[in-house]
Amino acid sequence: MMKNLTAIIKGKQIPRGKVKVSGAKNAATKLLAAALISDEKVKLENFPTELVDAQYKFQFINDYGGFLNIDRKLETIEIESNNLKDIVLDDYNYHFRTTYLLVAGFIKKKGIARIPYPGGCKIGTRGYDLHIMVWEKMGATVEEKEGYIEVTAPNGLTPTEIDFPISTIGGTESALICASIAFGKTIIRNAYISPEVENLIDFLKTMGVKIQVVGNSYIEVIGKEYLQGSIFRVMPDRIEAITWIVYGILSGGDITVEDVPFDSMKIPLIHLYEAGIDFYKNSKNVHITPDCLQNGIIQPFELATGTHPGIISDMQPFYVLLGLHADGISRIYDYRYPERIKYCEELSKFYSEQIKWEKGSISTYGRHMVTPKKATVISTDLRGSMALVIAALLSDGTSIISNVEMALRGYNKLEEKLQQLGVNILIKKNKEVVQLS
Ligand SMILES: CC(=O)N[C@H]1[C@@H](OP(=O)(O)OP(=O)(O)OC[C@H]2O[C@@H](n3ccc(=O)[nH]c3=O)[C@H](O)[C@@H]2O)O[C@H](CO)[C@@H](O)[C@@H]1O
Ligand SMILES: C=C(OP(=O)(O)O)C(=O)O
Repeated sequence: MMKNLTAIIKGKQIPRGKVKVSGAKNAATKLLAAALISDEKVKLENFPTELVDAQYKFQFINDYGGFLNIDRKLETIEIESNNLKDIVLDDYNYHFRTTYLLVAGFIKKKGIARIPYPGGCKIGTRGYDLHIMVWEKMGATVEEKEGYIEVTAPNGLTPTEIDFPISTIGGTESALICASIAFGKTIIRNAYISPEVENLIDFLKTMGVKIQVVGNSYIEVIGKEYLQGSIFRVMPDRIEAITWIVYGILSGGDITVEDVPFDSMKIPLIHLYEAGIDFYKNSKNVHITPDCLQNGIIQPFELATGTHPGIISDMQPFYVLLGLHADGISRIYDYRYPERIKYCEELSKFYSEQIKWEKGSISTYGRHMVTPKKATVISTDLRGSMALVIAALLSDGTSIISNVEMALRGYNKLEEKLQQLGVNILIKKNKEVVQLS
């Protein structure tokens, strides 16, 4: 598995050409877990096969006897999971967040699930108590063992009513998938229905589950005993789309970003527009050139992250980058994950005095036409790591970013896509970098 990777990045390479947004990490990895509840073969299209998170999940499913046919070129995967095994693995070192979504498939096929503790980015406290609540409310017994969580329900899950005390994407997804295998009606209140959750709902429906969404936070699910196979397309990644758009603007390049899910990113785009960025678009693509800056500069701005349809916390670092290149002071508040600021210290190595941060808030002292200084930095989390990659690409020399596998958790075929834009980066094992220097 990809670990201890370092990127060596030469700055001031101007991107030109086309880049296609991949299937969304935060949809694909959930659909993959949900596919395990099907009684037949499932095919997922537009699947970001190279994502580190996807690969950990492939590995886990393989280790448990599931069958996967992965076509990296066509970006499709086929999953057959009727042979899942009831075994305890030697270790549960699979580093992804949504381990809890694997439970329903194992309960349905084996009556028992053993899953790794949820991993994911260290961006503050990330509880999993509400997942336990869902399993227990549906009649399962949960034991937190050394190294893994064991969920037992020999007779399957029973329908129930779930009231979430907070807006939780993961919790909502967990409840949806579990409810799909419980025969009868489950009600989910205060559900968080993000575009990726909608993608999951649409997928579950193709397998024969009846799901009704009323308003924007109430869901009724009628689970079914036999779930048919499905061919389903993963939605494009709105966070990746914002990332390319911001990179396009800051680099002064000429790029077309393809397969942009405009409908799921209206508010984030309005904020770009208000910062003075007016791009050319059609229904699927956006074209970015230096002419997109209405007054030749990025206007400073103030914004806060929140739940969809607002700017989600995962996009926060890219607005911070934008602020660093704006003409004046911008403020970005992250109320969703106030501790998602660790990367700022690393980013400040490129921008020295231009950035200040404290829990939940980041101020940027933007300078029009600033060229960041080359730097040697360490990734702290997925989106922060990608922000460092962009800063390095804009910088005045060669930068080194360690633990760049964090960025590769969320950016499918990153090196390849940059190459298509005429931008070369080198990704090596840490050891090899020492030998190079
Ligand atoms: C794989 C995926 O889709 N990850 C996204 C998801 O994470 P994730 O699904 O983990 O986020 P949730 O929406 O579930 O969590 C939101 C908040 O609820 C808390 N909570 C959640 C579950 C629980 O059992 N107990 C609990 O206390 C979390 O600690 C967090 O503070 O939404 C985050 C917030 O938009 C994004 O940054 C992540 O990219
Ligand atoms: C925080 C993120 O993901 P995860 O929940 O998988 O850690 C992210 O996608 O930015």
